[in-house]
Amino acid sequence: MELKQILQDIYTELADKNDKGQVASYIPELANINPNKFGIHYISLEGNSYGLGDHQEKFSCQSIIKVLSLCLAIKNEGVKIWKRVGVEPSGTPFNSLVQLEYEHGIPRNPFINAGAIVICDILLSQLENPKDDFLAFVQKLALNSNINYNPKISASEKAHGYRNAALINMMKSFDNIENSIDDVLDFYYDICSIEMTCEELAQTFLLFANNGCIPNSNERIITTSQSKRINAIMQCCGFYDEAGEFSFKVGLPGKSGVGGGIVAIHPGKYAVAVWSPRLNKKGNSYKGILALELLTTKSELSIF
Ligand SMILES: NC(=O)CC[C@H](N)C(=O)O
Repeated sequence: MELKQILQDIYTELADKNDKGQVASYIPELANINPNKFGIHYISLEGNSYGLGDHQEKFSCQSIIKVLSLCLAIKNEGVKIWKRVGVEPSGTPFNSLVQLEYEHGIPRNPFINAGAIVICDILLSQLENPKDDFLAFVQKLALNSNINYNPKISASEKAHGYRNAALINMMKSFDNIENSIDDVLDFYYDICSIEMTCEELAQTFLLFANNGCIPNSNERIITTSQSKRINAIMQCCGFYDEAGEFSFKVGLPGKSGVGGGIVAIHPGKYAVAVWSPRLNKKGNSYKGILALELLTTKSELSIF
């Protein structure tokens, strides 16, 4: 069946589906979103691009952006970063504190909050103007200058970020944070607040399907090996304590965010992004996972 038709079928099938999820409300500004939004966008390396529903409406990327901050840190500093953060699945919620003390302030992976905060610390030390430089990097990958921070969302998260403050203080006590705690957290909240549409996300993530090169401009951003490793981390750690389930159901490397977005990649073939704000208990989009499970099942295009 044609991809376009498959997307249409998924859209129709999920429209009537009772959504059991809840919109994230621990960041108050995120709770203002219409919970019934739903969009999906697929782009292949051959240039086929199809989307449906609210696929051209911007939403809060949240943890999805952690793939791009990791990408920039790896590009600038290579393997050195692995002294400060691991690559193992955590099996714990994204904001868990428990493991961090046992493991002496070295986060399990760069996609749980603690790990992403360490990556922000690394970027603060690397970049001259972290906020401008990071946004410019994202815009370059997206081939689109109409991508921005949302200051309302970052301020809202900052005002309620007790757990992230606890995580970074714990890591500082283990000497795994170099910069000031406030500077690192501000940068972390800023990058999480970046907004993109499903179409923009799929376009941006195509580089991970293309061995580290932006497909349209053919500009190499990271090496093939670095791209492989980022995909491996998405596969094992992209969904916190639901990473195994996502692999089992969808069979693609991917990354979720509490804004309700998920992006997934088929190396050598395509990138797809989906958005539905109601989250399951693990903090991942309920309908988003269903949509991707249907996509790889109906198209038989998964990596397994
Ligand atoms: N899973 C997520 O998307 C979490 C990101 C969010 N900014 C937080 O720190 O809690």
